[in-house]
Amino acid sequence: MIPKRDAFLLPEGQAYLDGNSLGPLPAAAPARMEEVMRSEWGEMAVTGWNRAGWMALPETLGNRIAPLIGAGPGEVIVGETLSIRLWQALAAALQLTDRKVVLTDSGNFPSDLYMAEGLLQQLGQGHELRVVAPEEVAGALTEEVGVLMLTEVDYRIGRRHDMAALTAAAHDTGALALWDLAHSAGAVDVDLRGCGADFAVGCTYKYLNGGPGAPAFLWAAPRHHGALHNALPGWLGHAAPFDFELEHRPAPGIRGMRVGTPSILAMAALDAAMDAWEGVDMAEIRAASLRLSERFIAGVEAACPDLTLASPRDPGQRGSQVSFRHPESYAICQALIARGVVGDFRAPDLVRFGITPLYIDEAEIDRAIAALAEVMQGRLWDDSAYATRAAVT
Ligand SMILES: Cc1ncc(COP(=O)(O)O)c(C=O)c1O
Ligand SMILES: Nc1c(O)cccc1C(=O)C[C@H](N)C(=O)O
Repeated sequence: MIPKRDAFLLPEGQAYLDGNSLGPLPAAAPARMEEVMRSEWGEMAVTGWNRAGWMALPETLGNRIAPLIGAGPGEVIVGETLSIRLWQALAAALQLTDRKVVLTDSGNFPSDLYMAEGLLQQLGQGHELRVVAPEEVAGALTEEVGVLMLTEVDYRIGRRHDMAALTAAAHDTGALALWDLAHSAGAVDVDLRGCGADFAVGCTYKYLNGGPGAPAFLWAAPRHHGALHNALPGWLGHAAPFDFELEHRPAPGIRGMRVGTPSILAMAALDAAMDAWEGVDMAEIRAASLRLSERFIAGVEAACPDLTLASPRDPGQRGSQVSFRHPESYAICQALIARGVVGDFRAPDLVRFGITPLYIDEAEIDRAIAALAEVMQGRLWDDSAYATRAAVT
């Protein structure tokens, strides 16, 4: 096991297999938050912007995330939400092409489609968002496509696109490649530079464990830094925000993609979360994730013939989650939670499990298999207490 389990305060008595939705609490976070609140906000108040280095946090945190996604220093900026970052990255990419088609797939997270559609409408220049089946992406890369916009790992079934091959195929037809790494950062061995990608965005509340609503990140390939277009040019993306000029003059490089005031308390929690990633090799995480996932799939399939594997069977085509299908998935998920095994449900019929080797090992995997076997073999989902859907699933 990767010896980082002690870096987390895991929910008592649970096998937590939902880090693909919300990572657990890093052990260092409460004290860090307390310190930032009392010693920085409390003692320094407004002078904290200078004395505590608050204003630089979007860059310093970006530099901490960079090695986990194959990016270099000065290439990643943290802040805002993922939906906002996607809007910015897509707008920046569209500024670099005259083509009007944005190609994406139907496995993408809906917010990405909504944001892209909203941006294209706003531009009012006859753009089109073209949505194809995930298997059809490569074949749909025609010369009309200006930007290929994909989420690398599908949030429902964990299907993983081949980022290197699709980026190369996009470039071959003259398109740019924008990747959403929400289910990749901290989950799989992403190599943005090696793939030659153009833009990437991601969230930090899943595998990076930054906390609920933790800020997002945006990466742009250094070759685009000279001409980065910020469609949301707030004052902190200005070259000299405290000159309060009336015209926006972008800050150089990735700093020019900043928008507004960074959320310092959220960033303090994320900074504590990033401590747990110190010295971690993503290749090791990936190897452990595949080992645990294979064990889980084999165990569940042997014990629960009524569950159908929804994730790709080929480990190379899977991210770091495993999903199964069953018409009663919601109730199954609730019955599991009642037994201390936390996964989640995605409509209409999926039960999902995040495999996060930073803090889970074989013991949790085996416990989850045993709990699923108990629920499935005993038809425990039939208990009406498990049937009512909560607002947030
Ligand atoms: C792939 C993907 N993109 C975008 C989002 C939306 O992110 P946010 O709510 O942080 O804007 C999510 C998750 O919520 C996601 O999984
Ligand atoms: N972002 C979320 C939220 O604010 C509440 C509940 C769940 C989420 C999620 O992260 C959903 C997630 N993107 C998914 O993979 O389904």
